[in-house]
Amino acid sequence: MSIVLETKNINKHFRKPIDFHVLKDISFNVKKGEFTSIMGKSGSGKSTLLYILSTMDTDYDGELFLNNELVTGKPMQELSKIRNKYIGFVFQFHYLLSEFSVLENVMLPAKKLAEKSHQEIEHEAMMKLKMLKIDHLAKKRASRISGGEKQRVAIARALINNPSILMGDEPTGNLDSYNSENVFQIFKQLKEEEGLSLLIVTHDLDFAKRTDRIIQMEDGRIIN
Ligand SMILES: Nc1ncnc2c1ncn2[C@@H]1O[C@H](COP(=O)(O)OP(=O)(O)OP(=O)(O)O)[C@@H](O)[C@H]1O
Repeated sequence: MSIVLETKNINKHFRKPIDFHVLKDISFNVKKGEFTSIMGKSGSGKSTLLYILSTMDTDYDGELFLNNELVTGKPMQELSKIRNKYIGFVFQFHYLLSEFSVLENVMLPAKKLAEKSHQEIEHEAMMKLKMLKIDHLAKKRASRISGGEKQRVAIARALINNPSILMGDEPTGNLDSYNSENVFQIFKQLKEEEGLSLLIVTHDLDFAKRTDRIIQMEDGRIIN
């Protein structure tokens, strides 16, 4: 099975106020269609790792590969393109633009990539909304929909450029159990029907237990 993401000996230090070795020799990979969760106590380094994996933090030692291409050391502008094209990201809070419509929010990352016409992007955005069963909300303002709906819009937005991997930092952390289950089922469907790889940081053991693999972190290390 092909490898979508791979790290080799990633180490990171926070230098201030004192030297703190926050990530220690992180080596692992995520295969195509694999649904992986990352668990670990608060402060074990999960968010710091995700920040590096999503190419947003470049201040680390070691190597990061996306689709077998070494991305470590690439210039910012190129990283930004790689990120837009290959990585979808869902946060605990949705970060939608509240004055924009649902459809406009979903279209934004594709507009940024500027590879397709407005019509094509709109069509694809509608397809994503349909897949997530929220196409009826397309014209609504993002501020006027419920929390669970907002998170589904955020997922649609993360998928608009057809990424190879969807990363999430506690994407269900702010949702009730009904909406958390809904998001889990969406992720499962994306894995099974689209072959999407998922890498999700979660504190929810019930969620993690149902993924293909749990990566357990402790004090900046992967311990399993
Ligand atoms: N900018 C920074 N400077 C110094 N230390 C930092 C900085 N950012 C985070 N840390 C520390 O690094 C460690 C790992 O933080 P991180 O946010 O990655 O943990 P986490 O596992 O995601 O925690 P949580 O589950 O609470 O989100 C923590 O001890 C944190 O205090």
